Amino acid sequence: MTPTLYLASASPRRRELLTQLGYTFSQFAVDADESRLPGEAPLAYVERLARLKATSGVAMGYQDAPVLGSDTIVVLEQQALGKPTDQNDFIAMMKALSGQTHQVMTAIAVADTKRVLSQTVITDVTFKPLSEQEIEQYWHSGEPQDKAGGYGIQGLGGRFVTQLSGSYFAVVGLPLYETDELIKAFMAGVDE
Ligand SMILES: Cc1cn([C@H]2C[C@H](O)[C@@H](COP(=O)(O)OP(=O)(O)OP(=O)(O)O)O2)c(=O)[nH]c1=O
Repeated sequence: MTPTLYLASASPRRRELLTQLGYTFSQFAVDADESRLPGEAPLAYVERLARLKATSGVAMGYQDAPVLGSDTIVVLEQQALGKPTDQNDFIAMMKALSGQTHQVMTAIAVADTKRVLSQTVITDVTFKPLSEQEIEQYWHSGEPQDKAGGYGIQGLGGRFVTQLSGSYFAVVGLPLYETDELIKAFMAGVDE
């Protein structure tokens, strides 16, 4: 059966979230170059990556249905934090996030051979002050390694969050409401 949509992502979290929306879709991974351009602002960066993942999927030959790509970054005082490269990088990230409010930016993009539509959702997340012991223990849980900003709000990292303003689902990887609206707009042929 031909899917109505492709998900250009290796993320099991994005698969679960897209499943929640009720679409019939197939998932595949894209190998996009995720490096940031010199001087590129976080908002421009995250949106470019989502568009790149979607259009790379189309270029790989997934052309019988629209392709959805997405990217999530954590931004603290205009600095984008990606996935921690090692334990020291992670400790520095957690110390910076401790007791502060940061932004989680998740961009979504839908593409086919002719068009690309995209949107970015920004959510404010506040962390409680973290002790060195909590940071160390969290690293050894294995949860931070593959996550932007080094934490997962849907897992043990949820204990650190004192406030959230925006979309919880966007922080996990895919904003449900906005993704559904974007896909529907794309399929209806509406330009944003
Ligand atoms: C902040 C935060 C991030 N994340 C995740 C969402 C994303 O999957 C990941 C950010 O990395 P991304 O590069 O956006 O995505 P990915 O590498 O997991 O998957 P793909 O590029 O193939 O689509 O961090 C959480 O799961 N919980 C959180 O609270």
